[in-house]
Amino acid sequence: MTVLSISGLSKTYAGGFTALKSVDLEIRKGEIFALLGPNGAGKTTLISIVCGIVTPTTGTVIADGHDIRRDYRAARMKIGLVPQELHTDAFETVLATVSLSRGMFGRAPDPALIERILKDLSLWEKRSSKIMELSGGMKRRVMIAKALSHEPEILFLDEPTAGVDVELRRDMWSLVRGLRERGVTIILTTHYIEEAEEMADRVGVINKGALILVEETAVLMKKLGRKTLTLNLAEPLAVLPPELGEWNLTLKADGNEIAYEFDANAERTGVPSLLRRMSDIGLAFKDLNTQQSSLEDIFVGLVSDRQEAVS
Ligand SMILES: Nc1ncnc2c1ncn2[C@@H]1O[C@H](COP(=O)(O)OP(=O)(O)OP(=O)(O)O)[C@@H](O)[C@H]1O
Repeated sequence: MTVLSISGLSKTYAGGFTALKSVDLEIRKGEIFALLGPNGAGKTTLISIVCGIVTPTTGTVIADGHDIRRDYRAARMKIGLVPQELHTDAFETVLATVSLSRGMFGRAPDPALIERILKDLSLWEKRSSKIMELSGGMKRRVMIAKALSHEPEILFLDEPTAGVDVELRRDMWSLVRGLRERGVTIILTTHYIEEAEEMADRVGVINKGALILVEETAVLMKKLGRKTLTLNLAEPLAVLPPELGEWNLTLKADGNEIAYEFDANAERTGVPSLLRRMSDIGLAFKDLNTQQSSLEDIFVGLVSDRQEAVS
């Protein structure tokens, strides 16, 4: 079942810049959807339109049966937004901030619900602290608590883990999963393919205002499974030994590193055999690491695949 339906959505800002280009997207009830894209791709613009902060130039958005423009209040009530930055009164307490947020959506007070939300977010002990006395991570938790206070059906998280520590990132992920179990639909934006892979049921890739692909995460990861293995050699090489010819390696860092690009999802990656052959010919290394393709590489890959498909 579709819970959020976006069609033909475009935005040209007053200065003439087009940040969104005719985006169509259907979000299924109860899924975690990751919107993946580099800086300036249009992720925040898309979220801001759905949340009624920015007016679209063309297109419609239906949230749980309500048109966000014609039926704004009803639509907005269904949506929770965790923005990138906290906009709230620094002198107010945590409890008051979150309770007030619920009231702003016209919902009756529900102290038991607010208590549960604050406890789930490990904020209950801090309920009487002023916002300005909190750490950055706790302020982020307050933003989530605010967004959950009016019991939204659809929750937007705009880069929830940008700049947060490992512990908060883990907490955030388990919180998101818990919300999904309660039937909340979650749409998060991220720059990180790893985050999308870990969290999302489906991924949408947005670039330069256009939604270039929407795919089940597992299917996308299969397509994007290229990794690079880098080996730091014990002694620099002038040229690659002919015995390693079959791996199509590159010599980097003045001969101090060997790089090998491979498909991480392939049955045979070629990595164990490469390491064995290196050992056989007495080529020693000090260290090694593997790297996932960067988002930039992925975009280049996707765009060229699409061009190939067209031609
Ligand atoms: N109010 C505005 N007026 C003019 N241009 C804007 C406005 N807001 C955003 N833009 C431009 O629209 C483009 C998309 O911005 P947006 O914030 O939606 O990107 P984003 O994908 O969320 O990026 P980030 O990952 O950096 O948050 C950018 O080039 C931005 O400069």
